[in-house]
Amino acid sequence: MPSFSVSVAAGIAILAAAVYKLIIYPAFLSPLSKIPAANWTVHFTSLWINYIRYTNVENATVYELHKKKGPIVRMGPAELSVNCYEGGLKTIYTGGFPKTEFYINRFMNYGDIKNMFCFIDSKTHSTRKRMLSNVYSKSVVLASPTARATSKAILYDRLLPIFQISSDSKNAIEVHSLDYAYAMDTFMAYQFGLDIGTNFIQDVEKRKRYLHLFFSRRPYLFWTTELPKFTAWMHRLGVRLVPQWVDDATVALETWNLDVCDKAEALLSSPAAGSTPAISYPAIYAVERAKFQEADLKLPPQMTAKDPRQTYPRRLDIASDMYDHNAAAHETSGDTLTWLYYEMSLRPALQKQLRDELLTLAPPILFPTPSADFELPDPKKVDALPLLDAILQETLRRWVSVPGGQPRVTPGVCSLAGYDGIPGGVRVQSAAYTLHRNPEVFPDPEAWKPERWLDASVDELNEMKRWFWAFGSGGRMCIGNNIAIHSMKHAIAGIYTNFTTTVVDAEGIEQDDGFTAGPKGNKLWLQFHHV
Ligand code: HEM
Repeated sequence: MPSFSVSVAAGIAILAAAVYKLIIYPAFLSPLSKIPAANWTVHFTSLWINYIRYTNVENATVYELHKKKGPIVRMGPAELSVNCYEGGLKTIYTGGFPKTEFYINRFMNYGDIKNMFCFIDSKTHSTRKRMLSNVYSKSVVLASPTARATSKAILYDRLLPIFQISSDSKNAIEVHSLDYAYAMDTFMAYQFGLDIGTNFIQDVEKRKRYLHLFFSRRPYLFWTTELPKFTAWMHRLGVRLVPQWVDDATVALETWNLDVCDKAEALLSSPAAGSTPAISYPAIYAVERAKFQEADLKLPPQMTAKDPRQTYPRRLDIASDMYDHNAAAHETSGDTLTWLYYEMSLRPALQKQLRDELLTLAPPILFPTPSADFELPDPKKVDALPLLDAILQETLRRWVSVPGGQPRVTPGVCSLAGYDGIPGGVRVQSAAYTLHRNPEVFPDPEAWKPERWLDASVDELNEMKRWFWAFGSGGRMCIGNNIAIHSMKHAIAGIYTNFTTTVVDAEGIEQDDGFTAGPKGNKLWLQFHHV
């Protein structure tokens, strides 16, 4: 039996070690302790940052902190927020720091099927990204017969007639939900072809059901994304932090996406696949399917999936990517379009200026079509219009639809924003919301000013491009930016060639908080007037 004094000594030693590890080292000796802290608690605990995330005020809070404390702020015992280019974006994102579990927790589909967005291992990620980078590249998108044919059909048969009705009837339209529908329809038409893709513009009931299933889960994502182990323990103890209906909604969305993929698979497996017209061709699905077939030929048979759900090769791997992509497409582009129409609707003179530019297209995107054999103008010409480009660019800056932190982890000891010796395993992240509000790069940052992109000197423009982060940067930069820009520019061009818009109700137009975030009010009512 140890004597009383030995037990006391052991107790004191354990207590001293705990005090050193949990208080003295993190607060005074760790290299992270030299970095300005959000508040005194963050040296010891993640409670504060989790509370900020849970209450959905992270972007606004991080922005205020950087204004007060400079380009790097400690947000937790092993977490930093970084807001600079040199020693920040360049080191972390162009330098290829790996993604964190955040992405797996939030973006993995079908239970355990990862996709390009959430792979952490860089080799697996780059192999997958290489499969699709060509079909999403600017040159391929702008030359794609499928993108061109489907854009025309969606603009002329679905979207523009709705605005014509608003103009004729003098009834305002709620455009926000319609913007999600347009973004989804154009993206899925490229992904799966017009016939298999959605028609959410016209099928309002299906659209509402999809958007309800998709967005109603949002308030619960904090638990599964940031505290997945705690959430699972609580579930085992009988406390559901995430209600059953949230899981059911996820399954319903995944099942819907799988059904769409199965249709594309049936089309491409049929003997008539080769004669599918461009407008019906599942351009993205077909590429990933072909790349997997090519890669799988090189694998021994036991390496190919044995999951009973894989009723044809790579069914779930492809579906996980396809689901991730169409989800990414409708939300981000839909939100962007809503804010763009809002800003334009406040500026009749700018609408006129844009219309004059759009009328220089040969042919202009006139509605109704002037002739039966009308074709859309060359997409390269649409893409190159300077004012249209500046208007979209400024919307993506001021109203960035992925405003939240993009977490990465330090791969080893490194320096960030002038601080050395930052150890490996620290969560580091930058956020476009704050980067886009740097007044030295974007003077008067809260103002929506497309002209800043047109009037800037070469040096100013280069600096603005370095800080512009709507699509992220580096190896994990958005793969869908070109198809998104193609889709959005065609909608804007179609509308402002033919209509003027005025705001009827913009209550709640201000941006919500979150990793992705749309207008708080989830609506925008506009009146369209045919010119
Ligand atoms: C306005 C439209 C869009 C915006 C603003 C946007 C924004 C972003 C951002 C900021 C990232 C980096 C996220 C991070 O690392 O945390 C990203 C990545 C990604 N985006 Fe987009 N996106 C848009 C449209 C699309 C579309 C249409 C697709 C469809 C393919 C897409 C697919 C992806 C994928 C797969 C990644 C992950 C890339 C990788 O990990 O290598 N996005 N996007």
